Amino acid sequence: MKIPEILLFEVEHAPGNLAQVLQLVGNAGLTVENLEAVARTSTHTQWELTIEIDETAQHDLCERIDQLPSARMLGRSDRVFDRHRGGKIRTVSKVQLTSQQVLRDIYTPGVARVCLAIQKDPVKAKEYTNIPNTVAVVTNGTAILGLGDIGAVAGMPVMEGKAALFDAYADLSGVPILIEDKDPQVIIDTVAAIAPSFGAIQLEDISAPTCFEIEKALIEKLNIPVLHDDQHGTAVVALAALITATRQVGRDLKKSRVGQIGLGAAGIGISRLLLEYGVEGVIGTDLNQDAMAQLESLGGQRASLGELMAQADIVISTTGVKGLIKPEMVREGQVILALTNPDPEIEPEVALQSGAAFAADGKSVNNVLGFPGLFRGAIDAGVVKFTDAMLIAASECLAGLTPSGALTPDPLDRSVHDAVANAVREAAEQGL
Ligand SMILES: NC(=O)c1ccc[n+]([C@@H]2O[C@H](COP(=O)([O-])OP(=O)(O)OC[C@H]3O[C@@H](n4cnc5c(N)ncnc54)[C@H](O)[C@@H]3O)[C@@H](O)[C@H]2O)c1
Ligand SMILES: O=C(O)C[C@H](O)C(=O)O
Ligand SMILES: [Mg+2]
Repeated sequence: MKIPEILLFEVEHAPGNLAQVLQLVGNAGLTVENLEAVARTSTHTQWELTIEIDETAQHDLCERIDQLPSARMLGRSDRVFDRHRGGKIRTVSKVQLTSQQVLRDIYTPGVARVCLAIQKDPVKAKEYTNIPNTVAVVTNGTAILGLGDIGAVAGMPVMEGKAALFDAYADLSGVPILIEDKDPQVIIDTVAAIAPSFGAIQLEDISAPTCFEIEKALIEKLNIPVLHDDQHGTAVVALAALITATRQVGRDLKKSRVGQIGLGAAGIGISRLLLEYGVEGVIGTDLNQDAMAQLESLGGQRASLGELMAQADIVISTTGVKGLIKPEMVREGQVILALTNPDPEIEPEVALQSGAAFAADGKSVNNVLGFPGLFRGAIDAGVVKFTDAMLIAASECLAGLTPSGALTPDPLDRSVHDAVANAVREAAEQGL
């Protein structure tokens, strides 16, 4: 993984002084990602220089800059950590507290009348609170990205990230809920107890097999939509990418042989949706025999890693194991989705060089394209459950919006999320 490191230094005004610093960067074999003047005095300019370095690489650039007669280092930092300092989200008021009157209306005494109105008619909570637009992002930290069981608090940066995306792409308030417990019953009971605060529940980064039990129990127990993002959000985007890839190479997805490496939450979520969509040949492998039995119970078949790589037209990996797929394992013309984050089972460039027709990693085929619109659509439709038809509608919508040559649309394009939300709402309203 590359780290964006920011170097802050000042350079005396004189032609060539900044060039000397840039020469040092070049000599160190590093590339400049960004260079910005952040302050200027009569004698000096302060520069913020961003370089990309390998996670494990060392450099003595700062010492070298300091040794230049015309430059002085002022600081260095990691841009990613800078963006997380203080957290990424907060709750903000929609109301401007501009007078005593506003204070009395939105707080005591006015608020009491609204409380009593809701007590009398609980449906009014939908109208007079933000509950319908608030989504719990629940984790117990057992499968944080591909980092494994690192605990719920360590997973908070991911949960805050999901909440930031809910805000940006679906106008929903995501509230991280960290439960430091692996007992599925504790999670079920905790979420059920706090569910009245929310319009929907997103389960996140909870490992298999407990994620299946937790999701099933909460769907049965609650009258709001519950969705395990790693299963179904991922499945929606993976299916979209496969619809696109097979269309572009003129192959029939339903007749293709799909091989899945890793049958945990994401893997099983993907197999389930592919089989539901009508893909006939899903084969899968996992270190865990129970996971393979679960694939068989859905209608797939087990295979060894070697068999899978030899037979599959499409390979999807969700193992959490960086570099698991070796270049020599890739067959000519295969479509490879190596979805493990933060580092994939095979880098897409390497897979393409090894003969793959299409290759993508978990940054581009990512559930960010699915979950905001899925939740917005379900909430807007007022349904209490996600159906496969809603998931498939989201996949088809994403595939329809994908520009030619790409596997997925641009996640930064808000209109993509709005379109997914509409497609999901329509499918829900048709009772599909
Ligand atoms: N791109 C995305 O949008 C997206 C979404 C969800 C998950 N993921 C990634 O998928 C990975 C798995 O997440 P999860 O929630 O399914 O975790 P999980 O713990 O539920 O499942 C991982 C599965 O991989 C299996 N596995 C591990 N090593 C293996 C190997 N060498 N060969 C075969 N199987 C192996 C495990 O036995 C387990 O069944 C993570 O790295 C995560 O980042 C990506
Ligand atoms: O968080 C992501 O980037 C995608 C996914 O939910 C994951 O667990 O990897
Ligand atoms: Mg996740």
